[in-house]
Amino acid sequence: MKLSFYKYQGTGNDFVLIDNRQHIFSKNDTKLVRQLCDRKFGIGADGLILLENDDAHDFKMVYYNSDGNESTMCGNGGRCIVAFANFLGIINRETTFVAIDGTHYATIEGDVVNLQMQEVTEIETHADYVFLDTGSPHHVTFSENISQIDIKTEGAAIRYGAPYFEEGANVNFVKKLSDAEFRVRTYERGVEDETLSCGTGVTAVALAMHHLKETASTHVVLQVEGGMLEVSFERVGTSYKNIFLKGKATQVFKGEILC
Ligand SMILES: N[C@H](CCC[C@H](N)C(=O)O)C(=O)O
Repeated sequence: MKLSFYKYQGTGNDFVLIDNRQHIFSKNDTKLVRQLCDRKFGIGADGLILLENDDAHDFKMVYYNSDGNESTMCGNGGRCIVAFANFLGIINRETTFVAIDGTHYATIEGDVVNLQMQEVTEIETHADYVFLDTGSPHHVTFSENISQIDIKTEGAAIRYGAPYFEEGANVNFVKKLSDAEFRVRTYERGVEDETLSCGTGVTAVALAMHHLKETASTHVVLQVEGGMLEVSFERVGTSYKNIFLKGKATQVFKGEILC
């Protein structure tokens, strides 16, 4: 079978996107998703995203990690599917779509997508890390030697260790650059390696830094391996609302693959 796909990337987090409005893709085929994401035997990507019709929203997003399993929300993937929907002519400059963690409002201007993330009402503060869920689960910890860390080894140890074990969490290492700017490197669950950026991850870092009073700003810049992302938010009581993840999302190529 010939499968048409588009390749997108959002600050280096890269995805295979498929227009699945006609339900052409076999959604439970873990082996196929893994094969398509394989960087040697397939297209190569951190994840695969299906765009589908939805009765009550402009479209529906279904997200799979490169291990082939459907997973929780992908912030950079959310930015890429908004750019894809705009490219397909499904939306113009703004949209409301539905994903596994609920509905998301977003705007697009040129190649910059501003994506609203789910509200965050709980942040667990521990001695040397913070845990919160921004649509996906995130462990956030400081690292002074962030350039030298062996992310794959150190990230995997945390991701598979207590209290996460098999279900796991994404692991973000942070270094403060200035009052409202931080550098982030992320080990992603389901990719089981470092990715060049993680959208729900930088969102978690921005909120964690504000929660820990490392910044007083409600607009934070995150420098990631694949570029720069911005996160803005409002603190309402002990919750975070009106959270937006902003950055570039671009189409790299269109292709067909035999599978
Ligand atoms: N690997 C994540 C999902 C993708 C998150 C990341 N790509 C993003 O941009 O938020 C997980 O299984 O929790």
